[in-house]
Amino acid sequence: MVRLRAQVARVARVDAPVLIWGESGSGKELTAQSIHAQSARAGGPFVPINCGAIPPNLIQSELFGYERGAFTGAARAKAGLIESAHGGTLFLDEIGDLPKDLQANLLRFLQEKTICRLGSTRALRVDVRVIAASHVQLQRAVVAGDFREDLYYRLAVLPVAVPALRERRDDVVTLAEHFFDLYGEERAPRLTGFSNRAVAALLDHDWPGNVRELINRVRRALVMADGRLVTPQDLGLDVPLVLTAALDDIRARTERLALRECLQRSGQNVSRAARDLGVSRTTMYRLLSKHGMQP
Ligand SMILES: Nc1ncnc2c1ncn2[C@@H]1O[C@H](COP(=O)(O)OP(=O)(O)OP(=O)(O)O)[C@@H](O)[C@H]1O
Repeated sequence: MVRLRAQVARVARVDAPVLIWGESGSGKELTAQSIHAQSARAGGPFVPINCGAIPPNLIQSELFGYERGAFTGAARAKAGLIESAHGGTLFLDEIGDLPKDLQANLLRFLQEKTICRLGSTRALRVDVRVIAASHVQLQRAVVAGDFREDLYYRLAVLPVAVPALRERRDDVVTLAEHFFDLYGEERAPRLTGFSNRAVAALLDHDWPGNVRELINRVRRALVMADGRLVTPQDLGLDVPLVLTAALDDIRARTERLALRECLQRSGQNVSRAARDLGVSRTTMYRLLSKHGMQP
């Protein structure tokens, strides 16, 4: 994730197309938003389109817009999503789902920077930065003949990969605590945090749905929990078989050590120690009280 953030900062400085690859729910759209927000286009619109969610017969008019009378029912002219992203960033999610005829139209747009609304021959100049994303390896779709090779190379000027959550297990608990705080108002009144067994279950799970799955499980736990601590059952997760008291002991000992060291280094300043440990102040106080420690 540190490498990803550095990549985001770097690609934000230029205007070339970006291709983001990552599993479903891993944070592709968030990555695209960060690139936009750090770019010179930040003041312009960020227009996301899920190419897999728009019916194939509508996608042409949605993307490119249409003139009045272009087809039955087109009572008024309408700008397409590409036009509405003028001056900003167009985010094409699930680009692999784009039908082949539209792949050709998109390629033309990327080459010429102009579009023609349906029912019009007038070329409109549109200034848009394109970021595309896919949860499948597009190169394979190219080999299979489902995705145009020329479009692939146009889009993949700056490739960015978002790692799956199971490839960065160290982040799971931090993210879980973040969402615990973020959705705090949905929390059962007596709930204060995650049990050791819940933490072990979070670390043990493979997260096929990535961060989105984590959000859903934490929110479910916030509502379902009826004790003071979230249990694996509240998260809908199995208690890992390998869960031993020894592991809990090691974790507790490591936490105490880290807390003590960071407090010492920060001259007993809780905010600074929390920052050094990469946790919120709330989490810091919760950890201190869990271990019966005082700054
Ligand atoms: N590092 C993170 N910190 C906080 N929230 C995150 C992080 N990564 C992802 N999320 C959240 O997880 C959810 C899923 O992220 P996002 O929509 O960006 O994933 P995606 O890869 O685009 O998903 P899909 O493939 O289904 O379109 C969003 O609510 C997003 O805000």
